[in-house]
Amino acid sequence: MTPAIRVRDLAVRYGEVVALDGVSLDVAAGRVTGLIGMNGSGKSTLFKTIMGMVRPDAGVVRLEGADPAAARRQGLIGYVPQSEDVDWSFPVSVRDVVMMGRYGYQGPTRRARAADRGAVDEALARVELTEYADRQIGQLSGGQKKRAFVARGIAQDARIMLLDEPFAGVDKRSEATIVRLLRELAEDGRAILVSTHDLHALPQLADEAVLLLRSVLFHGSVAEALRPENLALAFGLDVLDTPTRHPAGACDSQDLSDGSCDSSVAQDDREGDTA
Ligand SMILES: Nc1ncnc2c1ncn2[C@@H]1O[C@H](COP(=O)(O)OP(=O)(O)OP(=O)(O)O)[C@@H](O)[C@H]1O
Repeated sequence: MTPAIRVRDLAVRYGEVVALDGVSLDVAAGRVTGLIGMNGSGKSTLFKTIMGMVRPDAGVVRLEGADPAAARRQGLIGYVPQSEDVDWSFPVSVRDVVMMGRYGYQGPTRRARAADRGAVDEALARVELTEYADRQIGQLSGGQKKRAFVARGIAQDARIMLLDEPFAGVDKRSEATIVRLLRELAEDGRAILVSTHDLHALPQLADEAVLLLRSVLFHGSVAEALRPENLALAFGLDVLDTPTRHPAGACDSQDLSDGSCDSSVAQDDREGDTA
């Protein structure tokens, strides 16, 4: 069966910086796949290359067999970008953002029909943002902003959803709503690829996990991905030498289930040495 996302031998450089090097990955429909890696490990670059926003130096990306440009034209991919990649001062309402998911249904005139308005209302309700629909997008909390972008993908009826750090700076309610929605979307047969630093949430969120450090170090079950030796590979931590106190972000699945481990990966001191 053709995977929803197929990536082969992908390489991306920014000048001297090697962001991705020989990435090969299949992402299946009907599952949530967690993408885990330290800052600078190439997660955003992988999303942008899958979206066709970054042109790879080598390798191939296929979305249900189509190249990224064709997949975008067909409305196959919904994308929730990192907050830094969005201009929140742009004068659009939450409803306008969600309506962007309907552009592919509207032809060149972009005239919204009743079906488009209905799909937008339904998506807003699913992410619990109906009462905020007329607010300027920048006037939402971090979690509400993420939910607005998830609603855009729902309104679009995207078969593949890419979410870049949807839990960063997000309140617990938004996190729980997003996790529930992603699970529902996967059960509906969609492919969900989601990057996160929140290793605690991973067992509830994802069916499988990918550890990335410029290339794929591991792809398999969440429990195995969370084993200290695998996290050590991905985060460059010497976890096996510290039996009493785990470094932040390096927990085994037992620690995660009984809450005895600090799983919040420090953002600032884990820059990847990618040059
Ligand atoms: N536009 C760019 N120009 C130059 N270098 C870049 C650019 N975008 C990313 N990089 C570099 O490429 C590498 C991978 O960055 P990327 O943003 O893909 O990683 P990431 O895993 O998403 O990190 P984070 O978790 O911090 O978002 C890093 O070394 C980064 O500094």
